[in-house]
Amino acid sequence: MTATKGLEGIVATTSSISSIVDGVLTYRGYDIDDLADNATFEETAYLLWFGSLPTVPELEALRRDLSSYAPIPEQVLTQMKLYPKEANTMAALRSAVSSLALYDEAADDMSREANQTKALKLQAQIPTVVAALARIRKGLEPVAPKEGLTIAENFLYMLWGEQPDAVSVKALDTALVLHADHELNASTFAGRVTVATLSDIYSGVTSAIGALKGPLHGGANEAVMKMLEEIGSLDAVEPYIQGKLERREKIMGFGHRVYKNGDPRAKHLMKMSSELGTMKNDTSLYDMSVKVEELITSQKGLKPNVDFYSASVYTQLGIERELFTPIFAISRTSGWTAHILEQYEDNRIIRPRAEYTGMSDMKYVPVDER
Ligand SMILES: CC(=O)SCCNC(=O)CCNC(=O)[C@H](O)C(C)(C)COP(=O)(O)OP(=O)(O)OC[C@H]1O[C@@H](n2cnc3c(N)ncnc32)[C@H](O)[C@@H]1OP(=O)(O)O
Ligand SMILES: O=C([O-])CC(=O)C(=O)O
Repeated sequence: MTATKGLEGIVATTSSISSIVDGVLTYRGYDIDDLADNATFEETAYLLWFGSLPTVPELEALRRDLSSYAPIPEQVLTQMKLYPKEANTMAALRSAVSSLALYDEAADDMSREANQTKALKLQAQIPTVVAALARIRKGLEPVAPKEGLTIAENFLYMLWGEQPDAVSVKALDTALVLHADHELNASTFAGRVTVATLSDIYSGVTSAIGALKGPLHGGANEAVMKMLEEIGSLDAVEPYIQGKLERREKIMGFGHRVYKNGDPRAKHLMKMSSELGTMKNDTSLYDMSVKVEELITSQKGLKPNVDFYSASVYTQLGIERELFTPIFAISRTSGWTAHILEQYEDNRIIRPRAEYTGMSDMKYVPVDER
């Protein structure tokens, strides 16, 4: 038995949700470019869960359901207020999502219908949790979700405590579409592994949140912003990046396990970053990002991934860095839950093997003789 480090190139499951072939990403057969330009996040989530784009009545019913599920149990809100204010937001989100299961009587109901309802509930409640965590951290009271708003609109409304502007809502909605699913990425795999033991959907999403938190995965968007903050100005980009390369440090937001010629989502976020900068009469973050990209692409041959330009997009929307990965989680909940439902439909426990590299033929020696 020979191990393949990082399972690179290993095909671990079949799936009809999203695919990456020759650098082209599709959700249920629809090119991500088409969806990013035309679809809303709710349409995209419906597509991932049910396999086709919704009709008008189907979309209206989904929006009604998401709206009605958006409030979170008072007990979870109370717990969240007791979390340390300086706690990592993804760690807090992981705890809160785990707690949501305790207040759902159907948490262990494994019927298809109950699991689909829980998928919608998680999609509706995670934005409420993230917005509440953000406000609690700042010593502010959480704002309750408002009926009739889209996920993007409601999230910004709960975050800011006022009706968000149309430009911000549209930008966030497109970012949610772009992050919704991505084949067998690490967090989705973690979620599928968890539920393949026939554990519940909350456990699967909690596992996925834990995996997304890491800087080699979703946590990279926060790491990118930290790097841009450290660089500080356009003039400082070159010496900063050269220093990192000389020290053989990784540049966050670059490289990808599957895409070797560029991530198709990055160009959309790059364009949004440029447009937001122009609109706000301050393209400094965008200009710095472009300079970083030029240097890394020419010297390392690495292209930006989805996390690179999302950092400047969110910052220009006025969203704090600590919320970048939780926003990724808000979007990816649609993909995670679609994959979890798919796993339940045709389940087999996921249990690979390890190539043993430890000692052998050891004999027990009593403790006082060692
Ligand atoms: C939503 C997402 O999860 S997108 C990914 C987000 N993560 C990041 O942006 C973190 C930075 N990027 C990385 O760490 C990696 O590119 C990953 C984790 C995305 C992919 O990892 P792998 O598929 O294992 O790529 P691997 O590490 O084998 O990279 C191949 C080579 O490129 C180098 N490399 C890859 N990414 C980077 C980077 N961002 N900066 C510098 N060098 C890099 C590696 O060091 C390696 O070099 P070597 O062959 O000399 O050792
Ligand atoms: O697929 C991956 O390995 C990481 C990624 O880009 C994502 O999850 O969106």
